[in-house]
Amino acid sequence: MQLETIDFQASDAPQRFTQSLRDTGFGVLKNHPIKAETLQAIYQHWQQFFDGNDKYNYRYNSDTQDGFFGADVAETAKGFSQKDLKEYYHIYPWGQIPKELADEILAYYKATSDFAAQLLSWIEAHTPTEVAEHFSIPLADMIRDSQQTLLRVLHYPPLTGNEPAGAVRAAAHEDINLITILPAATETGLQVLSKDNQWIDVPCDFGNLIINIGDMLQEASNGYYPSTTHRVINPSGPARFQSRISLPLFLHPNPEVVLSSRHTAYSYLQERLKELGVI
Ligand SMILES: O=C(O)CCC(=O)C(=O)O
Ligand SMILES: [Fe+2]
Repeated sequence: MQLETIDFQASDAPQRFTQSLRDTGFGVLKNHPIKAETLQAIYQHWQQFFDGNDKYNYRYNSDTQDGFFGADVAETAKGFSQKDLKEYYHIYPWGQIPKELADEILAYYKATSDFAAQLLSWIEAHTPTEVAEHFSIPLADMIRDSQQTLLRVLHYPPLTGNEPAGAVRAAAHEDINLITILPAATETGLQVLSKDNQWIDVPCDFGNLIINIGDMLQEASNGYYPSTTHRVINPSGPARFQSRISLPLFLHPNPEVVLSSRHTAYSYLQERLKELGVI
């Protein structure tokens, strides 16, 4: 398996993108409307935020999950015992956001959520009727004005050499949500697990957008679209001394959206968060 990079402006982009998602759970886009300069500025501003101490004034609210999560409270992926080597900040438009960073990050949140709706329409248009007829509402409508969509700003600090044995930047996992939009990070390391159980590097040219299927779209499509396992490996060589910043936007449906005969988005999320020990 290989992941090809698809030109968003090409006339056959919608088909090729959807086919890539179907085959691999991932699609990589270049030449898309999210500007590289915007990402560069966001990465730079949040690197400064993580490097400073102000972050401790924004510790996350445990009931609403917005705000700063330090390395001491970082996630442990399902089935793993070590915490990931990362700290992160959860942005929701209604949540706490440092004032000086708010306008820029909220503009990104809005533009990328709108772009995601367009991609969901592409996906729906290229989904076989026998699969799409089970969508309870159009995919793009599932996320419309959703208050659940989460923008996570992630900082993977440089390695110190004192990391617990077996700890990695992000252990193998699947995303819970409908789709994820993940701009190429500041450093390499993202890998996806192929159908034949090989770890494949995701093309990470700066400016690329990586889109992946989450468990909720797998559920809504009755497995037609796979929620593919991915991870972020620890760097070796000089890259060990570099931070890595990444910015996944997890598109979450409105809670009442029916995903399948088994689940609404709400019941699905509760089940998964309980499994992870978050609630
Ligand atoms: O940092 C990355 O490139 C991926 C992060 C990720 O997979 C996640 O936070 O779910
Ligand atoms: Fe992920």
